[in-house]
Formats: sequence, C-alpha cells, structure tokens
Amino acid sequence: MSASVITVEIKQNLPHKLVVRRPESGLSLNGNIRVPGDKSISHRALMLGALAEGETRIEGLLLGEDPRSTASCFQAMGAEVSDLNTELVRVKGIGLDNLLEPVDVLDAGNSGTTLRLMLGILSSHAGRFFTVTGDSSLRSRPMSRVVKPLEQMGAQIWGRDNNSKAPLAVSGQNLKPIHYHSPIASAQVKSCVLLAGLLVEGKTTVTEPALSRDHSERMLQAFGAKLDIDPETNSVSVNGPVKLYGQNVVVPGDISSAAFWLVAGAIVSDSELLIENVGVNPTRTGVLEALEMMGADITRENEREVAGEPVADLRVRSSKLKGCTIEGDIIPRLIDEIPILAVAAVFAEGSTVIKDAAELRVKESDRITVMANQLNAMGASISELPDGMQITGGTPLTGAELDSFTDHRIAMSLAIAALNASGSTEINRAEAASVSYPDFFDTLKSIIK
Ligand SMILES: O=C(O)C1=C[C@@H](OP(=O)(O)O)[C@@H](O)[C@H](O)C1
Ligand SMILES: C=C(OP(=O)(O)O)C(=O)O
Repeated sequence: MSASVITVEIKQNLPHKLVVRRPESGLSLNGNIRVPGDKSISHRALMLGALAEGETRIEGLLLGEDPRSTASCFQAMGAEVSDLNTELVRVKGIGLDNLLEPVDVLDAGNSGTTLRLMLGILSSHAGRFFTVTGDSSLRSRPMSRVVKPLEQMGAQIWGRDNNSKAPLAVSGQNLKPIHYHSPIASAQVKSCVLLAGLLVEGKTTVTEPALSRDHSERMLQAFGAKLDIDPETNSVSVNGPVKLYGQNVVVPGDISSAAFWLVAGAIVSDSELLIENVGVNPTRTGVLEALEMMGADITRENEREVAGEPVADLRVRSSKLKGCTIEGDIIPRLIDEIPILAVAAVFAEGSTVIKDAAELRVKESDRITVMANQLNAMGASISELPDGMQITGGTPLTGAELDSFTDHRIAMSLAIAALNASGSTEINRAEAASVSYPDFFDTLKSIIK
C-alpha cells in the first residue's frame, strides 16, 4: 500500500512536493527503524577531529546537509576529511591553532550549529582572517548571542545589523578568559565560548540559566580537555590552553529524528515501531518526558552506553494522548522536537500549552507561526503565544496544500500530521528534510502498512 500513500513529485531537480494520500480505509505503521546519526554529535566530532592532533575515526556520522557544511568549512582550513559516504569517516586533524586562513568565504549553509560554534574557533585563531556566511535562512538568524561574549573575550567580528548577522568577517585574536553568564540556555552559545577558550591562557567559564545539551562537554573531555563542571549552577569551565587528541567516535541515532517516529507511532492507530540505537543523553530526552505526560506508550529497551553517550532502543505503540503543559527547564531539552510535539498535541484530547519557547522564532523558520498556520490550514485549532502555542486537540484534520518554509523539522512534522489527515496533503519544498534526515521519506514509505 505504501507506494500509493506517499509520492514525491520531483519537478526537474528541486523543489520536491511530497504528496500523502490517506486511504479511506486508514493506515497503520509497523516495523523496525534506524535513525541517522545525531546531528549535534556529528558536528562536534568533525570540528574536534579537525582541531585535534592525530586521526579521529567517526562511525555513524550523519550524512545530512548540515554536517556536510561543517566538513567542507574545516577542509577549507586544512583538515583532511575522508569520503563522507563511507561507514567510517576519518578526520586527519591539524592541531589547535594550526587552522589555515581559507582562501574563500566559509559557507555554513543552513546550519546554525556550524556557524555559531565555528565563530568561537575562528575568533581565537590569531593572525588569520575569515569570512563566513550561510543560506538565506541562516543569514537572517541572530549571531549577536555568540558575537557578544566573543567580543568580551577580545574578538574582532564585523557584519550587518551591528555585527549580528552573517555574512560576518572575523579577524582572529589572542583572546582573554571571561566568565560568561548567558541569558539563554543554548548549547550553541555555551559551545562557542568553550571552543574559543581552548586556546586562551586561563579559565573560561559559561553559566547558563538551565542545562542545555552537553555533547560538547562530553566530547571535549574525551579528546583530552580538562573541564570543571558545576551541575548546581549549570556552569562549565575550560582551563586553556589545551591540546586535543584524535579519538574514535561512535555517533548514536538522533533522538530529534526519532521523535518523528515516536509521535507517528503514538498517533496512528494500530501501530508499533521499534526505533533502534537512539541517543538518550538526559539533556536531550525532554521529548520522551513530554510524550509520557501526554500518555504515549513508549518503552526503552536494551539501554547501554556507547562511546560516552547513553543509547537505547525505543518502542512505541498507538496510544490515546491527552493534552499537557510544556514549559520551563524542559524546553532546552526538547527545543527541536516542539514542531512534532505540536502535531502530537493536535491529536490529543484537551488542551496543550507550550511556553518559554520564544527561541523557536529564530530557528530555520519561525517555527511557532509556521506550525500554527500550516496545521490550522488542515483544520487544527492552534493560537500563537509570544513564546509558544496553545493547542486545542481532538479536531479531525483534512489534507491541504502546505509548505515546509525550507525548514527540515517543519517538512517532516507536516508529513507525520498528514498520515492522520483525511484525503490528500501536499507538502511543498519537502526536500528540506535532507538537512538532518536524508532518508526520511524512504523510511516513511517502508513502515506504512
Ligand atoms: O548545539 C547544538 O548542536 C544545537 C543546539 C540547539 O540550538 P540552541 O543552542 O540555539 O538552543 C538546537 O536547537 C540545535 O538544533 C543544535
Ligand atoms: C535548530 C536546528 O539546527 P541549527 O541551529 O544547527 O540550524 C535544528 O536542527 O532544528
């Protein structure tokens, strides 16, 4: 049945239109799925591999567009990265402070993580000049959140809108250590400052208002950096200068990608999915807690630790969901999963409120406005809040013509909503999914029964 339910219409090359036609008899989802490698960990493995001495071997690297952008930026500065399309990717590091001045503009594509983390690295490479840019979405996203602390360290960065928007120019400097109290819980800000601190003489500290994902801390320590971590105050310090040594990295499956299948398996009737090898680092499992609050039937199986990150298989079965409130410190632990959680809420009984998530307005798209408008076009009842959404669940959805707004998480979230909408749904610019999940539509086809 799957071939007739999901079709991707390819007009010349791009954009692609995804068409989901739900049969009148309904559909169910069944099967075992492996999600691609974690995007955050993939970026960090490539970056630390490039800055380390010796070789780093990466198993399970995400082959999405975002990590490809990171790889090409660091290749342009002298790191040797083997063919990304093989099972084991090798990075021949050049050692800290050895990055070459690139002869052209570094292009971070659609990837905020690439640009923000790289700005910390480039700012601390004294005597070299760099220019960085990205696609139209990334050029509209705020960089002041990293430019400000870097300027406090002595960085020289220039760009539009008071040095806050790419394209940006960076003149590498000998930086000084700071204690930065970040106003937002952001792993990109935290990681940027810590990476800038690697070459700095003395102690560079970041304190954040709530704990954000800690992959940088884990991987920096695995590569040989000594960090002081104070969980009481959400503070991390690096004592520079440090040396990094190449490591073997095993990248677990991305829980942010698994989230689409967790919600799909819960909302589509008569379904059961086993999602294998998913990273369940506690700084990333907010989505499991939120779905549990909503009554989803999800179990963790085969829990284990792989190369310093906790991993499990996740089994989900169709469940009757109920609305809940998602707010406060859990938000940074599920920030990228809010679009798909909004889909879960649309099919839940009662009201769901998502608050404290204004960050969603400055992601690849304004994810609050876009999700509210797109799901409402299918008949959902969502009102925008300045920092979230109020969703009244339980109204049946009808297929409609939708758009991803070139945002990968929106494209995939709408495809899952379409599985439970009557009739036919068209999602324009669906190819955006390849930023973090190139095989998403093939996997979707394979589990429709
Ligand atoms: O550090 C990272 O790898 C990421 C941090 C988060 O962004 P913020 O740091 O802006 O919250 C997240 O939304 C992004 O997808 C990846
Ligand atoms: C926000 C995201 O990524 P980035 O900030 O790296 O573009 C994301 O993947 O949802």
